[in-house]
Amino acid sequence: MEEPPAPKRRRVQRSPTPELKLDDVGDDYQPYIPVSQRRQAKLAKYTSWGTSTEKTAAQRAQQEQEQKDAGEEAASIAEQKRRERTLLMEAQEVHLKKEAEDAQKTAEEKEHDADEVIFNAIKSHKALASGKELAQGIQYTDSFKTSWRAPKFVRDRTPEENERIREKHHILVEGENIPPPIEHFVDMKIPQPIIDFLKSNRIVSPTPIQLQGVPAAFSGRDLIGIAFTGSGKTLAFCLPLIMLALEEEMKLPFVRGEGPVGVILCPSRELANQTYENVVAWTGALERSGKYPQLNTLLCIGGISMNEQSHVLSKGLHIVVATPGRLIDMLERKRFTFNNCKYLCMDEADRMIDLGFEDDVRNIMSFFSRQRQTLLFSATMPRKIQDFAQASLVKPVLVNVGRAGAANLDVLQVVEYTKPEAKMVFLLECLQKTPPPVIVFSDIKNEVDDIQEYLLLKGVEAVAIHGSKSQEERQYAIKSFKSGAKDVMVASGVASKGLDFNEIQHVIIFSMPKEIEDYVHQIGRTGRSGKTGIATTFVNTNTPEQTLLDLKYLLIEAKQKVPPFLQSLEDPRAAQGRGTTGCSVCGGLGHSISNCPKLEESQRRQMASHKIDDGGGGGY
Ligand SMILES: Nc1ncnc2c1ncn2[C@@H]1O[C@H](COP(=O)(O)OP(=O)(O)OP(=O)(O)O)[C@@H](O)[C@H]1O
Repeated sequence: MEEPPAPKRRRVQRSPTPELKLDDVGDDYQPYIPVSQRRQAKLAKYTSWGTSTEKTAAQRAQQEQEQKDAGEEAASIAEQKRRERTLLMEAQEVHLKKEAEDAQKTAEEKEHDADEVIFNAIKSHKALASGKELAQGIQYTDSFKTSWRAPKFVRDRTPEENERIREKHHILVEGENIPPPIEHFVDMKIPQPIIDFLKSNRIVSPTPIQLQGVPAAFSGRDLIGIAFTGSGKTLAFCLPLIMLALEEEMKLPFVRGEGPVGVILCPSRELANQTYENVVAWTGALERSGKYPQLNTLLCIGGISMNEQSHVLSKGLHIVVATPGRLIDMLERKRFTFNNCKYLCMDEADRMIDLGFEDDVRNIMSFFSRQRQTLLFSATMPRKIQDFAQASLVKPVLVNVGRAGAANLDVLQVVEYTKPEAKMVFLLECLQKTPPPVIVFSDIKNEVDDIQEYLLLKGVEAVAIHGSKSQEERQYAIKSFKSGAKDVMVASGVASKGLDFNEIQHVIIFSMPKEIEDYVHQIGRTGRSGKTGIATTFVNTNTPEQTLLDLKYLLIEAKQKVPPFLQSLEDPRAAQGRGTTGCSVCGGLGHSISNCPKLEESQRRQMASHKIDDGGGGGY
């Protein structure tokens, strides 16, 4: 017969306090007897023997003792209660006081408090240095040394004269011993073949960012360069590297396995490719002159086979233009090293060191074995990033042309209220405003495809580019648009930063991006290199009010027409009598840091991934 199953035992929740085990008790253990019981026992003992007088005296003494004990006990309870009350009350009082103070605070002060919290969080970011430098506390105190010197007549200028030149070109500078501005390429001691080549491309005199940025970079200074879209930043950071590479090569020619001298980091493959083409054109001009040696440049981006460039790697390498992901990969696989690399430039630097991308940059820095000259360039560089970057560089020079994040004044900005269902038809109408080429932007990939399809149906020669397209498709789109074979390029943000297309007449923003910086970059594809252009932007009730406010202030700042629906948009900060200074995280003028859309987005991105997407996503 089967035995009946043992009754199920219910699990007993054990008390977290350890039980006293018998083994723990020593031989001299005496059970605890409460004081009152002991006193009763004593009294019984006294009263069981002795005379009646003695008994009475003992009883009286006992009563007195009891009264005394009771009094003491009451006093002790009262004291304890008082202490408890005091602590509780103190806590309550502090809380109430804070509440009262908070109630008295103006909205501006509250906002300031919120800013403070965010700033402290940002400040806790590690400096922009390699892990080794951070771990060993290595800090460079002197700027990088170069042999370049400004011509004597420039060195002889007084600080006031230099300041007058800067004022004339609306250049603002910050930093110690700022090198003088130079208004002519020849006076910068640039090799003649490059000057001739620039001239053949209608680049005759330096733009403001170039006339101050190039001498600062030639002097070896770490640099933060901020200037509006299309103002020639690329030349400002490529020329110093070309000069450095040229000097090194002329001193002692590079052989296989040596180099690079410097690296230019870009946030998207397309931008890296464009910068690479510029560098190759400028170094090619040197070589073709027959007076200067060949300089080798490597394009190091995702989506292409590096074997195609094995011929570059088989020689000495001078310059690398890269996106972070592929660069890290190549360095990790030791295809080349940064042992002699002295120059690191980040284009669209605010994006590169923005929250979430910092780790990649720091990783890249860890491959440098010595001090480097670091340069950061962008059209948008919010104060937050500027401060962070400045703290990480060595005696940096900050060159600012116009407000960071301001729109290019050569762009006529038109904002149209367009219902979602009317956008496609209105787009066709807008395309009639100017002759091609035109770029149409939308941050929504499906929408990019839909617009292209619609335009093709209507007989418009359109190509499309976004992060989900293959590298070949992206390259084809850029190439055919650049060559003029296609009239319209429909693009997501991937084409908005840094890409320089010839003579874009018109940019149409089909869907207004949430972050105003993206808008500034998108409209900046036109109105480049001193030419004028038009940007038409569609907004409607789907556009967040905060974005509309940012847009409104940007239009006012650029002295553009503000349409009535934007005019009537009220700023809650202005209604409260508060200032409308820009957000230090994104530079938007229509909101403060505590409700910055970029901060939300950055935090979301940071949580989602720590790796820059150098794969299909196109960089950002
Ligand atoms: N000194 C100059 N004079 C005239 N044109 C110039 C000069 N320097 C550069 N350019 C031209 O201006 C255009 C824009 O230059 P570039 O792409 O470097 O702008 P950018 O400031 O980097 O813009 P973005 O912020 O959009 O990246 C290019 O076609 C370039 O050839």
